[in-house]
Amino acid sequence: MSAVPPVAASPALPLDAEGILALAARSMFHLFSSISQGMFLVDRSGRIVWVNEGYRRFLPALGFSSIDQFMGHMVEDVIPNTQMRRVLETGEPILVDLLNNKAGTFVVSRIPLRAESDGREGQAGEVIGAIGIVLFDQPETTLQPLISKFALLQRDLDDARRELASQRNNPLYQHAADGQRRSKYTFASFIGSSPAAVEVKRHARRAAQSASPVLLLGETGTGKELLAHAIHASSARAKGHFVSVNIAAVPDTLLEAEFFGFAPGAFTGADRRGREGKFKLADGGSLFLDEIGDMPLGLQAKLLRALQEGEIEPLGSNKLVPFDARVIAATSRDLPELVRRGLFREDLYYRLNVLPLRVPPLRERRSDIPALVEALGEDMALRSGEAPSEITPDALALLAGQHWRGNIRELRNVLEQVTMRSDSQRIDAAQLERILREAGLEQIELPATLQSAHDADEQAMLLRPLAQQVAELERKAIAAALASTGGNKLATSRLLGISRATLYERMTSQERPA
Ligand SMILES: Nc1ncnc2c1ncn2[C@@H]1O[C@H](COP(=O)(O)OP(=O)(O)OP(=O)(O)O)[C@@H](O)[C@H]1O
Repeated sequence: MSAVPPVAASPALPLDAEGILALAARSMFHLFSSISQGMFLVDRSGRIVWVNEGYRRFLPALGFSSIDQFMGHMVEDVIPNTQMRRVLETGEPILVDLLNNKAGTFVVSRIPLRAESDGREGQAGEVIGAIGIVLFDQPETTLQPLISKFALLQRDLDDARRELASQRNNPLYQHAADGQRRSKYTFASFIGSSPAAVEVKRHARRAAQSASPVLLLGETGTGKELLAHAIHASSARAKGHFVSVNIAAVPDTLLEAEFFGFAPGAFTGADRRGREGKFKLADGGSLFLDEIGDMPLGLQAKLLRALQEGEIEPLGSNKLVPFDARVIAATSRDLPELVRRGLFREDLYYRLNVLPLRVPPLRERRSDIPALVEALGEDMALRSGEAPSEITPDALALLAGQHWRGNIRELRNVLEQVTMRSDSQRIDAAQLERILREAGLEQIELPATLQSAHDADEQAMLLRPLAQQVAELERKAIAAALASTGGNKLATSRLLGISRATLYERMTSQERPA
């Protein structure tokens, strides 16, 4: 069959229902044939018996130079990964599916064809063939918003499942609300052994031991929230709640109630019983204020007062309530600049800036990329239930050369996309390059090897304030000397050519958080 019989150019519509039905079926067939990207038919044995014009343009990508090489062949011999055979065998349609093969990724539909009445084709209802429809080619562009949304929802669902599972294994599960407020990460979750990663973890561990506010500064997706969890988890408050507020995500008008809570009937529409705010919920634990740079000025004054006094006033209560929470704030914005522009209170800035920690962007620690790729890949595999993909060394080098404006979150997104769109377990540079190009990622340089990524990290470490670098070198030298003398202070001071008093003095100053 080379073409489907054309719809009869009937001068008048048939009056009988069966005729209308037949006409509708033919019109639908023609409609699909013209609006879809391509269509073909197979007979009951799975042999291709018809293709429309649209489908012909996929033939070169499938490896055929002429229609004869395609037509008349068994469908699985000419369309890799097709599921048409399943449709023929089960008689069940597959209305929407993703098909991946060497020609690309397609959204497809497969519909069985059944004999209408006993006749030459077969018994009534018997499957006599199937239609394959390519609804969209390049779904990555046409369906991108849908795919991104799906990926986001899937991730949220996975997070919720994981949290639930960990609560079930947790003796604290009987307090469901408590379970949600435990920290999810420890320092071990912060992957990275580059000098910059080691340095930020060291500072963060120190900060965890202190009771002062911590300020995490860094670009989006660098792991500020992860570090906040880790700081809480290794602090003396680890048994308390970890409560977080994303200031940018809460409308300004609701922030005060969110922070400080409200008294019963405090305002129209308020819960009759009143509600505790996040400060109170974090009592005895840590309060993570994410995106602190987005806090409205009016509330900044109230936050400052709360931090200074250790008391909050729930809305409409006229009562001061003491609280005891350690504040960990984070922002990707330039706080000193916001202070200069009068958008952030200077006094609040100094109050929060007691233990500032700069979380390095991924491009300053590119040598961490292989370890991150492995950890993220394992996590993704755990969630999807599939084996983790293998990333070839040239693909890794390509990843190490990107700008990564969205840092680890962006890296994860790229890995998810490439895994989702690859048929094989092995991801190479060519596959990756396509995704990176589509994502509009800017390439800074292409390290020939991962060794050059290490060199670049070391170079980035040299471009920090000198005092910081000298202090670090001193700390390393003292640690090495102490290790080699088995902790003997006198021998250590001799080895380093300093007095014992100086050694003690340096060791104490290094104990203080940076
Ligand atoms: N060093 C790391 N090791 C492993 N995963 C990381 C690391 N840093 C960040 N991630 C992961 O990257 C994602 C983004 O991290 P996180 O939310 O902590 O970043 P952020 O700096 O708080 O971002 P934002 O400023 O946009 O809120 C999370 O899924 C986190 O688990």
